[in-house]
Amino acid sequence: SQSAVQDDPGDGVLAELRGKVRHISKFIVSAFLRASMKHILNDWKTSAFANQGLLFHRLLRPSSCQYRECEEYSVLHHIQNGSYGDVFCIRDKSTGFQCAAKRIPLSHFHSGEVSSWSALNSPRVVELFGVVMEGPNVVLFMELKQACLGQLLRQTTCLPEDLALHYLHQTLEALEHLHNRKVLHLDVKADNVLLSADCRDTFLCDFGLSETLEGSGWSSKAAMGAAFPGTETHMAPEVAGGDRLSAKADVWSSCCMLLHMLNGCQPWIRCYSHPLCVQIVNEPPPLWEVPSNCNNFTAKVFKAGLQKDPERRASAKELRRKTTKALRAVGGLSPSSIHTACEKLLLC
Ligand SMILES: Oc1ccc(F)cc1Nc1nc(-c2ccncc2)cs1
Repeated sequence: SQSAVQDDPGDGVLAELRGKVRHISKFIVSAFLRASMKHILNDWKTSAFANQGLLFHRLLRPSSCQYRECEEYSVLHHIQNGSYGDVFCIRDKSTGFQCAAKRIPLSHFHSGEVSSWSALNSPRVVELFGVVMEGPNVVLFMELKQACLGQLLRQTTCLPEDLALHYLHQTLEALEHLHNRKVLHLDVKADNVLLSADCRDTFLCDFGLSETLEGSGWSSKAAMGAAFPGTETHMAPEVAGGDRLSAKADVWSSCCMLLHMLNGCQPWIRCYSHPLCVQIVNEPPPLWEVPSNCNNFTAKVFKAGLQKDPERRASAKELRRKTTKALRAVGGLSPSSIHTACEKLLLC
């Protein structure tokens, strides 16, 4: 068992075995979740006050098949609002283990959040620890991170170009992982990019609006235009216009996040008022928002990622390669940029 492997200080063989066991068990859980999520949800809808669920972190300990607030876990503090639900820091009462939890009213929960997320296994995507039905809510548990990029941007005016490109590069790695598995995030923004304690690594989270692509590469659902619940300032023209969605929608949003990091404010709002979707559909791409002093290779990233026609827009993989060149052109990530970020977040 994993604990036996862990007790033994272990040579390479045991450590490798543990990694393989973990990978296989994640695959099994993911397959089980995808196959059974709809059945579990239907069952939950009929038994609204059951406390069914799945926990797959060994430090989240149910007692007599129950995992409830105030009983098996306690809420420590509110973190922020996620998509469709508030996010809290919680502590397991029997192990003391802390993680993040998002409570979603069943009426707002869609199984795509769990089935998309459970299919992922990337160091750039935050890990899902479980999903539990609690009264009229669904509670999702995930690893706790020290802060999120949105918080950093609220604490400072804007980010240095090298740090902004570094965070974009890691976000594009996460999007490549998702898109290779036919998963669209559809809410890429600074509030959904979490940071490690040293501010060097990022983790994509919040799959509340995610969708899984059909074989054609297009989403089965057309975007709902202004009714689409994503973040309007980061909405791709095809999303704002209610057209078919593809992975390229996430690429547009990632460039809006780069504008947010470099300008310290979200795109469009300095020139237009809500609803922005009309402007996003009819106006040229917001290249006028690109800082005039940014590197020429960074300008190339924006030009490739903010193409209004999704067919002409770069893929996550192509944009990541352009971002690598831009990062190199600005001299790479400087340690002082990381340190300043940590100071702003009081993490060091
Ligand atoms: O979709 C979820 C499912 C389960 C969760 F526990 C959280 C989220 N969503 C978010 N979590 C955060 C966050 C988490 C931890 N630290 C800082 C921010 C920001 S949005």
